[in-house]
Amino acid sequence: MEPLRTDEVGTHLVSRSVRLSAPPVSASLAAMQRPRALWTAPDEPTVVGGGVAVAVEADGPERLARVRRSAAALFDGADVDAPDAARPRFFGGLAFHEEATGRDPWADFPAARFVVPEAQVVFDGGDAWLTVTALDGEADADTVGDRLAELRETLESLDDAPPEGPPGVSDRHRTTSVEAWHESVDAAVSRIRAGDLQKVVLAQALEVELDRPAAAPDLLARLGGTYPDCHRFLVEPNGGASFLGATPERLVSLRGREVETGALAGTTGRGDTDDEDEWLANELLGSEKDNHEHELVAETIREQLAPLSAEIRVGDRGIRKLATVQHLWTPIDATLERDEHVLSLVDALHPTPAVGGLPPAAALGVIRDTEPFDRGWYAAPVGWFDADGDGSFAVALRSAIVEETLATLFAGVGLVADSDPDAEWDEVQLKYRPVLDELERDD
Ligand SMILES: C=C(O[C@@H]1C=C(C(=O)O)C=C[C@H]1O)C(=O)O
Repeated sequence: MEPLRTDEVGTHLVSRSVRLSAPPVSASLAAMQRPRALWTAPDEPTVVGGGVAVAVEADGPERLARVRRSAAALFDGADVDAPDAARPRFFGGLAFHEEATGRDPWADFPAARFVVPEAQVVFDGGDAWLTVTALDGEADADTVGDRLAELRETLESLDDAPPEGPPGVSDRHRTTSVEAWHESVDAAVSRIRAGDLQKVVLAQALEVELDRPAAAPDLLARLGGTYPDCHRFLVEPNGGASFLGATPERLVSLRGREVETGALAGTTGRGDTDDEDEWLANELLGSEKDNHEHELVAETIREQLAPLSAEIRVGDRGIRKLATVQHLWTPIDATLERDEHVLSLVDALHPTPAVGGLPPAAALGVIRDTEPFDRGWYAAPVGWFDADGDGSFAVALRSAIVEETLATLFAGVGLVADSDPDAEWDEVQLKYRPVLDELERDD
């Protein structure tokens, strides 16, 4: 189906839901038609999607406002018969930059794309709900009901199978050599010292040739085992690519007027022993450089939320421990002054200085001029929103785009005046680990 590109959406959604005896999540995802979607976040229902009831795409500086208008027109007058948990949602995300370049491996990823899946399965506690959605020009409540019954039978007969092991890596290629990295970091640090900007996040990409095609549901299931507290996501455009990851960074969630976000910046490794781990955590908590890098993120998020908020609550700075790294983390919550759509908050916050820099325009200029590859949807918002404008978005880090036997991994680091190229290089390698560990075989 051609995505809708105009604001003149003349059709509406027809949606029906049924309760399921909960099928296994990974098998449900594997059973879905492409394009598939997965969203798993701490304290939120897991959602699996498959197929397209409707897709909305947009590019340029107004891309989020345009997506929002098209979605509102589709939800307006929608024929939805679903309990709250099963309500239809748009899933998708954005490119890091406002315009899509069309360069590989991102050729099929527009600057913004959101899809209401034809089939959506929500896992909420012990319950599961299947929702089937179509456009009213293409289906009516009866045909949607027939499809619901058919899919229910398929899902309820799925067996739970352990995920397949890593596909194995036969070759790898870096977009950035050690020498080029040194040059780029030195140049960025000189500009920061000269006062042109305060912080910039530079990234690298790693192309990995696999021994066999990697199945996204298996990769995500294994990532869930190692990174249970992270947001796991899968988005697929038209074509054969899958963009997935297990990210520790929530961009923003909105429920009613309650906002949850946070600052995550400043990184160190994990220790081999408890003592070494604690020592590393204390070094990070006491590091002037990392605290400065972190403070720029926390303060910018607070400033971006201030005009929209009746109250902002900034929690205590602490350590967020993941299997491979630990980060400085500050929880930030807010209560909005008036009703807002989550896409407006995404627009206000992206890119935070955790993935862009400060001031944002200068940092984006350095990123565009320096990085020899296209970030695509890496480090950009991925998530979902509903008819009320509630929703939840993560920053697509610790991620890769996978197609057949090629996976491209992305990782970046925040640079400030006293950043050291070698230490930052090592940090990039650590940030590849979550996805790379699921691709490499131990033998
Ligand atoms: C840019 C990435 O991570 C971001 C940068 C961090 C840092 O520089 O310390 C820490 C967490 C993230 O905000 C990445 O994982 O690719």
